[in-house]
Amino acid sequence: MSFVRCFKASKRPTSLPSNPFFIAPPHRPITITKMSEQKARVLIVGTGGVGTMSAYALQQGGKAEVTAVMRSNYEAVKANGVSIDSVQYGNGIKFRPTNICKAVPDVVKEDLPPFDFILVTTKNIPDVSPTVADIIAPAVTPGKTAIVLSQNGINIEKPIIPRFPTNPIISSVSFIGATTRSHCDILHDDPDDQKIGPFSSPEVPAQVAENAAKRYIDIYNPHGKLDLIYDADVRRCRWRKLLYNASYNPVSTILRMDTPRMRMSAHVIDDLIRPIMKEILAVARADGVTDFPDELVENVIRGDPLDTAFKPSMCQDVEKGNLFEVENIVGEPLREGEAKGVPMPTLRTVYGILKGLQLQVKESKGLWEPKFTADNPYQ
Ligand SMILES: CC(C)(CO)[C@@H](O)C(=O)[O-]
Repeated sequence: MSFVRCFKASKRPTSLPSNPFFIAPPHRPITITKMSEQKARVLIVGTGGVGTMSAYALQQGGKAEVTAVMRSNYEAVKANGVSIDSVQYGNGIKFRPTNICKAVPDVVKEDLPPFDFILVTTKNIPDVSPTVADIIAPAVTPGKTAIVLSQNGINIEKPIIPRFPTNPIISSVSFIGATTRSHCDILHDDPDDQKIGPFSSPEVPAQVAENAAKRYIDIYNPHGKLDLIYDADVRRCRWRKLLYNASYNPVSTILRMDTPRMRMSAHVIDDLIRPIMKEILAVARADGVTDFPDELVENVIRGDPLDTAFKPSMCQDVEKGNLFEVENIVGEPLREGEAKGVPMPTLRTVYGILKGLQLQVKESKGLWEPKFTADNPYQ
């Protein structure tokens, strides 16, 4: 991976090119089929922009039988499918996953064949239950199902490994730009670009995990047209992406600013973005990543194109009134750094502000009642 490569390849203009390899997806019956021939059975949990585009790619590739969990939009997708405007596949696509269901299927109770893969693209919000592990548990067959975590941040695998000790756990670090524009309407405006590799899990032989990661790449990208790369150094890959996510995501969330506007203010870059990136670089180095050069920070600062109003996912979430991913993007790197003796004053400040913002969202959703806990010293 080149360090000078822009973090985001480009934000495409809204007039999208026609797609040279688009094939209209078949509209099949909406049922959970119990048998598939040689196709890998893939369950997708989380059908926002990223999950929908993954479902589309997997189904198009012809090597996967896709089941998508659709909660709020089940009826609408069943009736009309999802509309997609895609920088890679073309505009005006109507898409239905092969199988859709309203809840994560229970493979034992429903007597379903095991899933080969569960792709998780939900927001990772371990500070609110149910957690990712709780959500996917009914669909996981021990020793069989590989769990693909396509989520930002570090240590996302930590709660998953002990819960599913015999299942391969795979990391997908995704750079796709895909958002839900409105109900059942997806804008895919930056190409599908993923780095995929196995998390190390003590009870899963390394070769089994590696094979699972490589098979996932094969079924997702059988024709080699997407930029899916096997990268065994998952930790390094995740620190690399965190340079951007731990800095631009929280600062844009606090300021409600897009990345070009943040760069137009030298204060925002000099006092917030660059100090956080340098703190993350220092933790990554303390964590054993030795080959990130100092210039990487300046490259990541300038990586986004300037002709957009792009706001990172965390800011988009908070603007929709949704819970956002504080812990794995900010809390975990902060704890890792402080435990290793790396000073992280800027990230610590930003973490405090985000925790307050998250509490506001929790209160608005009835998930937090404003009262003192017994251990609170400020009563
Ligand atoms: C930066 C990004 C768009 C890359 O896909 C995503 O990680 C985000 O917004 O958090």
